[in-house]
Amino acid sequence: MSVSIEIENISKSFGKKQVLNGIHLSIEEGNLYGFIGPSGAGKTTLVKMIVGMDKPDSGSIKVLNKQMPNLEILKDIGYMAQSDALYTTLTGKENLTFFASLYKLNKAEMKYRISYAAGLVNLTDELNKKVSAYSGGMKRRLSLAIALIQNPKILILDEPTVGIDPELKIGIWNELLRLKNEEGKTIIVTTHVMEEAQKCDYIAMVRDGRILTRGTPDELKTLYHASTFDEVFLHAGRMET
Ligand SMILES: Nc1ncnc2c1ncn2[C@@H]1O[C@H](COP(=O)(O)OP(=O)(O)OP(=O)(O)O)[C@@H](O)[C@H]1O
Repeated sequence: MSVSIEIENISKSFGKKQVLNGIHLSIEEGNLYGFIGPSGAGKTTLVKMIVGMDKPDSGSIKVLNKQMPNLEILKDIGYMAQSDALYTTLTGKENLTFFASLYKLNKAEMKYRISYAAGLVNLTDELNKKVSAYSGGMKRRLSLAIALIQNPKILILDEPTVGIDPELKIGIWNELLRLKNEEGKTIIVTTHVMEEAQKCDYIAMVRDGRILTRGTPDELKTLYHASTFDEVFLHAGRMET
């Protein structure tokens, strides 16, 4: 299997605050990787750099063998940010159509992708409403649909299920697993939800801008003699300090 994302020794500071500190990580194609860690650990900063929205101070990031940031690769990455970047005066459908149009899909593909993405997040019946009338959860769902619109090879989802009801959360996770298993997508998810961590192939636990530990969910539990990821996190943190 080939490497989809290669992160080598990246560091980043904002002013005097060092937010990422020597991160190394290699993510193979077709894997689902979870970034877990407390608020402020650096997860969003890390994913923004993988997407190419920000640059590290040092180190390098390659996505599909191309040095980031790289505009060409953007069509291959579906990114769902933590805060929704939507056109609130437009309808849900108009938002989806706008983002689909950035990727030069033909008319039939565009129609199919909009209907697939809206169906996945259960927004089909709300597509003609203006986004300003959407609830917070509906806006999250629309953001997720937009991340999927161009059928990208890589999905990078920053807390995708926050504010989404439990039933739909299960549906979204089932679809993420299907996209990985059947379509070979590479997926990165940041999450605070430990049940979601268990569904990942690999987990990287992030704290203070560093990766405390990484491995498959079961490997980590065995290594740290833990029955939950909270315990893994605590034990890994104690062993570090
Ligand atoms: N543009 C910026 N300017 C200054 N500081 C920033 C900037 N972006 C992030 N930070 C700081 O970097 C640190 C890491 O933030 P980041 O959003 O990456 O954490 P996180 O792990 O994603 O947290 P959360 O789980 O709450 O989203 C925080 O202390 C944050 O205040």
